[in-house]
Amino acid sequence: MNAGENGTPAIATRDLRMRYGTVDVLHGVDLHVGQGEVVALLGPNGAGKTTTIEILEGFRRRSSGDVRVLGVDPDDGDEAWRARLGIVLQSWRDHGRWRVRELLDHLGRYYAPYGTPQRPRPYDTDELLELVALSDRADAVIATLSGGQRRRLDVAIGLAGRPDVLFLDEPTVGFDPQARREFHELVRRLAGLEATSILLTTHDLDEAERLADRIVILAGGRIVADGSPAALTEQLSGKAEVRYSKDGERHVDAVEDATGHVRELFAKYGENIHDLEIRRSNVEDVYMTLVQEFESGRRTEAPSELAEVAR
Ligand SMILES: Nc1ncnc2c1ncn2[C@@H]1O[C@H](COP(=O)(O)OP(=O)(O)OP(=O)(O)O)[C@@H](O)[C@H]1O
Repeated sequence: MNAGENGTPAIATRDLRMRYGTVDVLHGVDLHVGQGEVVALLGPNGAGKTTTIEILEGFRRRSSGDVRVLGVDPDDGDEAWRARLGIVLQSWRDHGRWRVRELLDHLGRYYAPYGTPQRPRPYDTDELLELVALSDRADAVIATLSGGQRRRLDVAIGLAGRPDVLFLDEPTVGFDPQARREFHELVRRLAGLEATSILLTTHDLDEAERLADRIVILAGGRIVADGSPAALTEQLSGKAEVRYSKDGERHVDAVEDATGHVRELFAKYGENIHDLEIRRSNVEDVYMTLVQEFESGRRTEAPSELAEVAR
């Protein structure tokens, strides 16, 4: 069965739990990635992002819950299933003496038996090199590539089998701004061109906003927010902080309508208002607050406005 082509979600987990020894790391994660969707998994260090991805890739056995990737339980995934996944790890430093084209040709051969008329495998090496902008480095020895080129090769390696699902673990760490922008374009192109479903982890909120159709925030072993960047931004950055001094005292008011509030302040206190500042909280501020609250145990459930976004 070619699950990705008949409406089955690329990734679906229900009540996914993971316990290392006596420590619960995932407390019931319901994650859904549709075909051709780009989803960014965000969360602080130790939130369980890599654990989740490793379970989905079939590298780690979960403690409990239901998991399907391309309709298959990763614990039972065979070679044919594995050939439909692309994996880009945090850093891969092998094969330094190989040449770029040589390595991609070599890895591609593994996928050949798993091609279908709709999805020929492997990717044609020249096309792949062009896609990741490495055509002019095709004959270079891998050890001589720059950091950004090396990372693009990592992505090409993940794509060699023309995967239905691509996992990217912190793909742009160490990129300069230009390389980062090019990489974002590449990911968007892939999702559009090849209907590849992409699950990526990142610590960079800006990157998640730019790249993802949906952002999923993991904290305290649970999904605490799940929605499109636009929906999250709208829900999370509604309030503004109005800061001012009055009679020598500093005030900070969190309000929805900053302009109206300032108008009222001046109407009431006139020239007694000094040092006025208005600051609209952005997604990053709210993300930080949310994560800190979960980590300190002050909050155990997603706030209602985020639960709504998740729907
Ligand atoms: N093999 C293991 N044995 C015991 N504990 C583990 C193991 N692997 C991970 N952990 C713990 O599980 C928790 C989640 O780790 P994980 O690597 O999944 O988080 P992460 O969100 O990917 O973090 P980072 O952003 O730092 O990569 C951490 O507390 C980590 O110490």
